[in-house]
Amino acid sequence: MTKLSVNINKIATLRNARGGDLPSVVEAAVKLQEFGAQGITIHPRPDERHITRKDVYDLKPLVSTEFNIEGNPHRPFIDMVLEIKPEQVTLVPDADDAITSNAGWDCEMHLGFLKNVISEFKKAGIRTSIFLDPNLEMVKFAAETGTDRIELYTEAYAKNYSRDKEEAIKPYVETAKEAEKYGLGVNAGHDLSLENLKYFSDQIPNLLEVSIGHALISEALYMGLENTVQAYLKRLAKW
Ligand SMILES: CC(=O)[C@@H](O)[C@H](O)COP(=O)(O)O
Ligand SMILES: NCC(=O)COP(=O)(O)O
Repeated sequence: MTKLSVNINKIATLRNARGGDLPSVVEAAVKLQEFGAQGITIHPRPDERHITRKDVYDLKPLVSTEFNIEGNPHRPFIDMVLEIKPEQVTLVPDADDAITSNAGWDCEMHLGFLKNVISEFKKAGIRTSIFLDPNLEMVKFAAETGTDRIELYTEAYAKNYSRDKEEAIKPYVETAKEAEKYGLGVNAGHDLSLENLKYFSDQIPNLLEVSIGHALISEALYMGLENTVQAYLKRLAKW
C-alpha cells in the first residue's frame, strides 16, 4: 500500500498572506486526516515563508497519522526535529533562497555528513528518508548513509509526463528497483498531481509513500479538500 501524506505548506502560504490564523494549518491537518490523508508533511524553511517553527510544535499533538518533516539539516532544524520526534524526517539539500526544492542529494559528496546526521535521527527512533534524483548510480551511496528510505524527486517526471510518460518514468523505475536491492524503502514527491499520480504509482510497485502539496491544495480550490483527498486515494488504490 502507498500512503498519501499531504503537504500543507501551501495552507501556511495563504495564512501568512494576512498574518492572522486563516486558514489554520492545524485545522487543515485535522480535517485532512479525517478525510483520509495517511500522513501530514511540512517543510519548515529557515525564512518561515510558509510553515513556521510554531506551526511545527502546534501540529505535533494533532497529527495522529504519520508526521513527516522535511528540510535541510542545518543544526536548528536537526534540534527541532529531535525534540518533536516525528515518525519520519526527510532530508532535502535545498538552498535557503531556493523557490522550492530543486535537486536531490549528491550522497557521494556528502556521505560523511549524511551518515552523521542520519545516525543522530535514527538513535532518536526517527525514520529517515533522503531526497534523491532518479539516478541509479546514487543509490549505493544513499544506502551507505544508513538511511531507511529515499524520496524520489519527481519534478522531471511531472514535467515530461504529458509529452512521453513511458520515457519519463524509466529512470524512476530503475532507481526504485535498485533501491529495493539495497533494502531501501521508496517514497516520492514533488509536483505529483491527480493527472500524473496513477501512472507513477502503477509503475513503481514498491512505492511506500507519496507526499503531495502544491497540486493537491490547488485542486482542492475547485473540488474541496475532502473530494480531493479521496480522488488521490483512488489513484493510489491497487484494486
Ligand atoms: C521536498 C520537496 O519536494 C518539496 O516539494 C517541498 O516540500 C515543497 O516545498 P515548498 O512548498 O516550499 O515548495
Ligand atoms: N516531498 C514533496 C512534497 O512534500 C510536496 O511537494 P509538492 O507536491 O508541493 O510539489
